Amino acid sequence: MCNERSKERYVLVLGGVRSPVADHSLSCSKGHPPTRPCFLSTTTPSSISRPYLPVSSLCCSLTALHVVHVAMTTNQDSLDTALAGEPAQPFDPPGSVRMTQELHFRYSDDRRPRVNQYLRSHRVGKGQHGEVWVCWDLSSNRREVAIKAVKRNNPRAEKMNLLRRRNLPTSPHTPLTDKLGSLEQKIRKEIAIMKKCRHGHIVRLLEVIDDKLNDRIYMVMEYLGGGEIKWRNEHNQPILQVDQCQRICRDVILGLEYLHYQGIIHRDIKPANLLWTADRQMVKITDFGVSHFSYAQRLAAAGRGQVALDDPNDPILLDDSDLSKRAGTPPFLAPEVIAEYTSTEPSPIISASATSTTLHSNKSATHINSSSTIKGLPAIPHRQPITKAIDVWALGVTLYCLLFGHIPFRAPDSSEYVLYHVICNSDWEPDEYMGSDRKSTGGRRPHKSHSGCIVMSLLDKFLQKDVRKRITLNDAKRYPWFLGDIPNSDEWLSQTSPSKVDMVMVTENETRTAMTTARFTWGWQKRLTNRISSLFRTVRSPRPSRLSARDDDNTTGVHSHSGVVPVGRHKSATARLTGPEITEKAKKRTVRSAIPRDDSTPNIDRRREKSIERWARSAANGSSRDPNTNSTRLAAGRRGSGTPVEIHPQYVANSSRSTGSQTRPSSRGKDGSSTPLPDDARSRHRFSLTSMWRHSSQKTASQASSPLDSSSGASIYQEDPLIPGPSIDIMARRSDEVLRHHGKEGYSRSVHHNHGVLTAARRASSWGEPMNYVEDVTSLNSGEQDGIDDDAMFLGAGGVEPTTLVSNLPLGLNQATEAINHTSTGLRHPQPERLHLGPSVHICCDIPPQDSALNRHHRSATTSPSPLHHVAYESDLNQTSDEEYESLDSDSSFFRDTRSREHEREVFRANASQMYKEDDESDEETSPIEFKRRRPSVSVTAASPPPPTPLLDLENGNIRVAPCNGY
Ligand SMILES: Nc1ncnc2c1ncn2[C@@H]1O[C@H](COP(=O)(O)OP(=O)(O)OP(=O)(O)O)[C@@H](O)[C@H]1O
Repeated sequence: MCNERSKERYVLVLGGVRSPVADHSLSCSKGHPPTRPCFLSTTTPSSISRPYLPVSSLCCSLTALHVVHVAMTTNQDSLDTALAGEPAQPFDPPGSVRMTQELHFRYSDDRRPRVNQYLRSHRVGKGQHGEVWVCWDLSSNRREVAIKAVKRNNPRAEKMNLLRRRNLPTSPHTPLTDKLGSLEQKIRKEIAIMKKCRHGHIVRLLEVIDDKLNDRIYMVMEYLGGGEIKWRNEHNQPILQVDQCQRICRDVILGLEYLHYQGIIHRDIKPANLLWTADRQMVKITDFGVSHFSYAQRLAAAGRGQVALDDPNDPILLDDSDLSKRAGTPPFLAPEVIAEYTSTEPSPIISASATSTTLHSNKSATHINSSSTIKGLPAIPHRQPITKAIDVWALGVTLYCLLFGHIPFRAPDSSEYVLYHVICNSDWEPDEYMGSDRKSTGGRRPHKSHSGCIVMSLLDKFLQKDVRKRITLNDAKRYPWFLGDIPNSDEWLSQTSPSKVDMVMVTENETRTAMTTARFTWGWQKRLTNRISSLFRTVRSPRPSRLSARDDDNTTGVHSHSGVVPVGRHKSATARLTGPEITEKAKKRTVRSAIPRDDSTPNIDRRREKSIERWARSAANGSSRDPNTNSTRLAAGRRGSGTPVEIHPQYVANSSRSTGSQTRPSSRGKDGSSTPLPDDARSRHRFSLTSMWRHSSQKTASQASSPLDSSSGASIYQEDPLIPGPSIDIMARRSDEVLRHHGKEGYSRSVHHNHGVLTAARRASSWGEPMNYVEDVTSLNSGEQDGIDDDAMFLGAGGVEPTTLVSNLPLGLNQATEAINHTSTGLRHPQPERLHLGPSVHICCDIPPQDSALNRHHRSATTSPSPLHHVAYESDLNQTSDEEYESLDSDSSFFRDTRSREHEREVFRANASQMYKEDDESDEETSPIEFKRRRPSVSVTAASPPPPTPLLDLENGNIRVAPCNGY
């Protein structure tokens, strides 16, 4: 056939089967021999609406029905012959991704829509968030490109996401993109990740057209004419031959290996995200919508010094927390992603191949220990790390699909809950035959001599539930099945090594322009980057046992668990500060960090979001100090697990900032002198706190947990190589989703605030703001140097209901109050009565008379259900009203004796006010609205002192809670 206009000639290849347009049946009526392949990507007549060329443009008088019919009946072998002399040209245009910020939309002469130089042809796909169109690039000889048009904000998609959070998706093949933030966030990430990729098995991103005046973002990609891999027919029978499956799998391994080398975990590997090139010689990976970039992993993969210049200052890529969120397509999710479904008991289990709705009890499961699975599967750890191995698992599921035409783990009635149980607890079973050529599998564990053994054993290695036993891509690539048809396998292995592929260097400028920043300025991006960088530095701290002599560069590097990795990013950050381009602002910041802060300074008040939970936690620490280990044991830290969590004295000292010392560095001495912490000490401590934040209607006060209660997902833990402690996976989660639902003025404003995420989330929870759905809230860690509020670190962003902390405080309020006077930690809390109070609960307690600081600040408070509600305080008789106002506006100021350091305060004010002036000017623009609304909500009254009757029974540890009757 030939194109009437261009006179090009084509071969039609249809469906998942290579099918030549046989000369006698489908050759051009004008006698043109077939020369160039042309593909229709599906086998159904309806798919004819997305042909490679409009059927009407072909000179042959074929109807769509003819094409499909002929294709289905054509012998595929003849196509191989027809295509034999046409080696695929690798698509690798030079240059990096072009970022275009202007969009011109017009119509061509033939009324085709045109976006800039791209003339629209036909639609090839429709995803969850956008459509993909084939377009001709008029500036490049009408080269075909695929343009994905995604709506910046898609209210419908957002709504669906919200719904999906409540009700699990009905289709098992719908990717779980919940909890991944807004749509724009998702696109940003996808673009930033695709910009990094330049590999033969990864779909190439060519240009991003992102005009902020337009509600759509256009991603111009290389066009994969073969479409997505079709792997089964309507009878769930495989339509690919075993050899084809092998080649596809090998291609994906190479692509994935490259991705992992770049620090990218795809997280949604499945046949639909694998696209054929037009000649169907190659498969490429696409759809990075839920992918994850891990800078630490990239460093680990690349090795020291390799990426020192590559400083992906892209905040969107530096957020490691979303790895702990579930993303992907349910049947392809690895067990470690859905670990909570792992059966701990030999309970009724569903077979992996169950097709009926009947659950059957697996009797053989009785001999298996508590953390194991059925059918003799070996015991697997209950909590496994989520790593790049999830892609290997998904590849195993994909290979199974290609071979057998159905998914390996199935649930009756498409129940996602059951499906997850099956994935976690059941073994897979092969069919008797695999591939469309029906080769015998030999069963689940065939004899070595059986031809199916090599495939089954590979599947077995891919689908290992234990991450440690799962095959790595490096080993998989060397598997005999893949090397079998490669003439010079050694050379092939060396040529395809990802280390041979140049690292794509992404300059700061490039990442800055990853997308048009319509809502915030670069200054905020940079700050956010600094914040997240500091989290990184702390979370991914080095293990001294593996440190080499060269690794003592202030230990501020990013390290992964796989070994020592270089510190390129932080080195370069340091270099920026000392280099010629150092700015005045940076200088000021540097100086500022050395200046002790004063809580009473209004600006500092803003930055410090101290709260009662933190104090309570610190107090609890102080009361259980362990002199032997020189660390403070938070006995209730992992309640339920029975494993105490240790907190290093550094953080106890750190916490004392709120009560006694004024210094920011945690090592401040009693005399008030600031002693910088040794750098290695700083980096050794890794904290993460995860709290479940539930709506009060979903959890009563008595059921709800404090941040100390691990049974509800709250945990605090530390990994310190020097202090023996539990090794717990860090589950850092973001609270920005929560803010999205609380920040009435817009998510993007608060999320980019310095402490917006942590602060506002905590505030929101403290206010008892109604929640629409269950959400996770987490603080990340301390970041003393970069200004991360270490109070927030302790508090976990307040991820608890205000009504819960007192009742769940493991040590009880009385013990906590005792801890006030614990001189060894220096913790003092003048207002134990302010421990989280519910909107309708008023707790009063006796103030120890010996503490003058406490007596000066008699007050009680109720937390309101909203920031606009009234918050009442009793007066501090010695304060001026202005001071009261500023002080009361910050919860934190009440942790200290404000009167005893008037002189110091004056000095600090002079320095610090000037220091923060500049910041505040910019803060104005993006401060969370909560601050502005909250001020008028605070009223200072000269109310009568609290009831003289002590309601706190210090001896018995009981707290008497009385209904609030006045405040
Ligand atoms: N570069 C390309 N060349 C050819 N076809 C493509 C290309 N990119 C995408 N498609 C087609 O468009 C479909 C949708 O694309 P894509 O999966 O990227 O969209 P999406 O919105 O991310 O979808 P989802 O998130 O639901 O998976 C794909 O299934 C594929 O068939």
